[in-house]
Amino acid sequence: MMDYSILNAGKGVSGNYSALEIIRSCMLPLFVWYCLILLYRLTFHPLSRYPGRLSERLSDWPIVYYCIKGNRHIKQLLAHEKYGPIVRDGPNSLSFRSPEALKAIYGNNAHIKKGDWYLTLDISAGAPSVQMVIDQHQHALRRRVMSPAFSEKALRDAEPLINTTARKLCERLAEALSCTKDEWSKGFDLQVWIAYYGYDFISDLAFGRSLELLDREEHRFVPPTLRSASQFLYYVGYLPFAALVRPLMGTSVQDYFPGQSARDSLKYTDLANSRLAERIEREKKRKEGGGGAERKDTFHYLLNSRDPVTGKEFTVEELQADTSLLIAAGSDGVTLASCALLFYALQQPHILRKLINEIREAFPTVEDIRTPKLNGLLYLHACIEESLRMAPPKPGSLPRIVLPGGTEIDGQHIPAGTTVGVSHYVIHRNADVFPEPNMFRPERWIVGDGNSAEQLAAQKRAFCPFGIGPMNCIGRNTAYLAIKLALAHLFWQFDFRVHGDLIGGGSKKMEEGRRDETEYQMYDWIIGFPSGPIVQVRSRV
Ligand code: HEM
Repeated sequence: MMDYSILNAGKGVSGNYSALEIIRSCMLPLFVWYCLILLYRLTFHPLSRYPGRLSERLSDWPIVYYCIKGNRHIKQLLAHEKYGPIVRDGPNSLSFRSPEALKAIYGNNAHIKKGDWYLTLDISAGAPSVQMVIDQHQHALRRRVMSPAFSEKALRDAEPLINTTARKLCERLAEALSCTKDEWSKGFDLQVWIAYYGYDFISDLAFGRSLELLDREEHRFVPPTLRSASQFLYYVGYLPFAALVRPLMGTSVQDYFPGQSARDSLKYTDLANSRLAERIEREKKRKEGGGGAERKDTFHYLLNSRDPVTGKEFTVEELQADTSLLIAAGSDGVTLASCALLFYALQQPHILRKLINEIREAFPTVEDIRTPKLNGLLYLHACIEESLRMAPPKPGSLPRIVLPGGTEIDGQHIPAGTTVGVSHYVIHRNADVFPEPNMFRPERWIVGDGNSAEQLAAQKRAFCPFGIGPMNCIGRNTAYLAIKLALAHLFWQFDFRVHGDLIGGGSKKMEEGRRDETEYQMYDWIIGFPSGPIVQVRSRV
């Protein structure tokens, strides 16, 4: 029989009332208080005049749900289509979609700071990564120390390393599929293989040794692990009680968070930290005279970076956080951009043919594939821009908070403390800027053919796959180089065709916003994770 003694314990203290009755009598005022908050959010709240879904105007929970499901970008697009240019997508949050708003929120003089959501990213690393630094001044200092690792010189040093990995991608693919000349291979998921390339090239740069996904099957747990870690970190940061959860993250308590994704997040950080420790050890040995020649990877630059003003270097914890960030930030974006391009080009054979011809004509032999010629391929560049427009690797909004005094966005005074953002996926589908936004048309990035220089300039103002302003992507040039090298090698070596149905697009059975079979589907877990296309290749050499 149940023991009610605990529940009745309060009786002695409060005379005639049991603990259950006390709890009940507290619940009622709490309930009334909560109802008043909801009423306030709909009536006297400063954002009450902005339209949006009722559930989002009332509560922060819908966004958590979207982040778990990976459809936040879809929900944001549908909301803008229904409610117009400014949407209230949380009790205290507004979403915008104009180029002017993009500049006002993320540009150099924006009167904003990063949202608290960032405090949860890379939390297990022992120090904040550059992306987690919220204070604008502190962020600028950190970025200054980091910038030599992303200079033109560093990029030139990185090119041979990335090029080697891009060649290896083709070699391993040919081996795994037993590719022969003039015969089509069996079907395979291109996304899986390009992800191996993405992780290998970026870990090679960050740790001086690749994670060897192209070489060894036993390391191939990394992409799904990071995917699930990313999913976890995305929604945890938006929990209304995130501030209470944060101190527990990165500790063994995380093992008890529900779902595999919390454990995966820890597993990934451990792996990154152990690779980094190896790299530091090797660097130490090299300096003591026992190692080989100096290797000019990103880590080399990070380790030797000093702030030009203060002389500050990175601490080991900061290096851990930043290298961990590099792997996550660099690999999946490159994978997504490359796969989206293939997905769209395979649906329009004239685009595929033009791209392949450009690459094969530019590079008579495989050894010729390198910059500066690679950067001169206009059609390849236009296809990449269009792929980044249609499938921006960070599709949802990056949250920013308006600073004291408020700010002006899209002609509206937005009060201090409001969370504001522009979803890359939504602005890239703004038909006022990009006519026929759902069409993959690389030509829109080339002046001529009915496309004026003014139009191109207007598009560029709304184009933001790497973010804009002082907190944008520091690895942008590395990303373009890695995408170009991968595609140039793949198209130089192989012919491509779709295997069976075009996998990776929407379907009539999916939720609203995902029913277009010709649109490459992403799951927004900080980075958009896709699957497919399933293709066949034929070696031409
Ligand atoms: C197509 C590929 C990529 C895309 C679309 C992309 C996009 C972005 C975006 C939108 C941000 C800003 C995030 C925010 O404010 O929350 C960012 C930050 C960052 N990205 Fe990338 N990225 C890509 C590849 C890379 C690569 C290859 C690297 C490294 C080599 C890299 C390193 C970083 C770093 C370190 C940050 C943080 C910068 C800071 O906070 O100051 N990214 N990226």
